[in-house]
Amino acid sequence: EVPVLELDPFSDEFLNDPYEAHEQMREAGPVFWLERYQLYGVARHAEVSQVLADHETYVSSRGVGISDFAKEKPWRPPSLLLEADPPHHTKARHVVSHIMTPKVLRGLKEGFQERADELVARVAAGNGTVDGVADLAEAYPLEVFPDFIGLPKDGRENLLPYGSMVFNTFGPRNSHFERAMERGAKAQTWIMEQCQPGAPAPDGLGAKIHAAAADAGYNEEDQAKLLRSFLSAGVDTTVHGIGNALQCLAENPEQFGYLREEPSLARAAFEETVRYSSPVQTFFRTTNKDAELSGFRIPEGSKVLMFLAAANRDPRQWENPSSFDIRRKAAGHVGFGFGVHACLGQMLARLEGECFLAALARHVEKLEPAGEPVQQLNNTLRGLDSLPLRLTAA
Ligand code: HEM
Ligand SMILES: O=C(O)c1ccc(C2CC2)cc1
Repeated sequence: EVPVLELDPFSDEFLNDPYEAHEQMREAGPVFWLERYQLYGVARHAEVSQVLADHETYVSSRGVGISDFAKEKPWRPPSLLLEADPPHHTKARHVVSHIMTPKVLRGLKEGFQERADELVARVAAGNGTVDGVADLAEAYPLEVFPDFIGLPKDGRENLLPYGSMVFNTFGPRNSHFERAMERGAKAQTWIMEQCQPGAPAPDGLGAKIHAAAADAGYNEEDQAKLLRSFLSAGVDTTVHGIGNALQCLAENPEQFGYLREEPSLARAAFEETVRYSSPVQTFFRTTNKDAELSGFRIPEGSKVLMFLAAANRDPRQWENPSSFDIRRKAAGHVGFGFGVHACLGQMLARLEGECFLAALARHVEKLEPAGEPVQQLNNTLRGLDSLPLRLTAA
C-alpha cells in the first residue's frame, strides 16, 4: 500500500526549511500519498528520474502545477514548451533550441564576464555591508538578460514579480499564490506587450525567436507565447541561483577559499549550487494512463509531485549530499530537470553563474555573513529576499 503522509509541502514551515521533510519523504518509500492535497509524491533520485524520463505516462500537457488542465482552466494560456507534450512540444523545442546554440552563448561570454567584473568590483569597493540579493544577485541577471533578449531599458523591474507569479501559481491557492497574482497583474501587462512580434529590439534573441517561429508556421499569438517562456523562466531562476551561491559561499568559507585559489572552479561552484539549493524545488506531472512506479499503482488522472530538491540530496545517489562541495562532480542532479523538457536555458544560466562567480573570486578577498538571510517563500522557487553580506575587496 502507498505510505500516507500528512505533511504540507506548501506550508510556510516547509518552504522555509524543507530538509527534514525531504528526508521523511525519501524514507517513507519510493512513492507516497500526500493526504492534504490528494496527490502522489516522489522524493528519491531514482523515482524522480523515472517520472521525468517517462513523458508519455507522466505528461506535461495537463499542467506541471497542481492544477489539472483537463479539469480546470489554466490562469494563462498554456506554454507551448513547458505545458506541452510531443509532438507539439517537439516542434516548439526545435524552433527555439536552434537559437540558443553553444555558438550564440560563446558570443555572449566576453560581454557577460565584463559586466560581472564591473558590477562585483564596484559593489566590493564599498568595503561595507551590502545586500547580496538586491545589489548583486538581482542586479546582474537584470542587467545582462533583458539586453540579450532585446527588451527596453525601462519596465524591466516587471520581470521579477511576473516570474514570481508564474512560479507561485504552480502551487495551491495559498497566500503565496494569491499575493503573487495581485502583484503580478500589472507586470503581466508589460510582459505581454514585450512578447508581441515587433516589440523586441531587432538584433536581440526575442526578435530571433519570433522570426524562427514565424518561419516554422506559428501565428503571432504563438510567436508571443514562445518568447513569454523565456521571460517567465529566465530571471527569477538565475537570480536565486546566484543568490543561493552567495549564501553557500559565505556560510562555507573554506569553499570560497578554493574558489579564490582557482577562479576556474566558478562553473563547478554554480553547478553544485543548483544541486545543493535547487532554485526550482518541485514540479508536477499528470498520469494520462494507469501507471506503476517501483511496484506502486498510480491511476490515470493522478497528479505526481516531483521533489527535485529532495532527489538532489538523496544519499542513495550522492556522497555527503548535504555538504556544499564545489569540487564534487555534481553531474546527474535534476536541478535543471532532464529528458524532453530539460531546461532550455541551462547553458545561459551556467554562463551567468560562471561569469558572476569568477568575478567574485577575483574582486572579493573575504565574503562574510553580516546578518540573518531572509528566505523568500514561493510555492516552487527556493531563494532569498535579502542576504546581508560583508565584502572585503581583493
Ligand atoms: C538556475 C537557473 C534555472 C533553473 C534551476 C531552471 C530549471 C528548470 C527546470 C527544472 C526545468 C524543467 C521543467 C519540467 O521538467 O517541467 C526547466 C525548463 C525550462 N527552462 Fe529552465 N531553469 C533555469 C534557467 C532558465 C533560463 C535562464 C531560461 C531561459 C533563458 C530557462 C528556460 C526554460 C524553458 C523554456 C524550459 C521549458 C523547457 C521544455 O519544457 O521543453 N530556464 N528549467
Ligand atoms: O514556458 C514557460 O512559460 C516556462 C515557465 C517556467 C519554467 C520554469 C522551469 C523554469 C519553464 C518554462
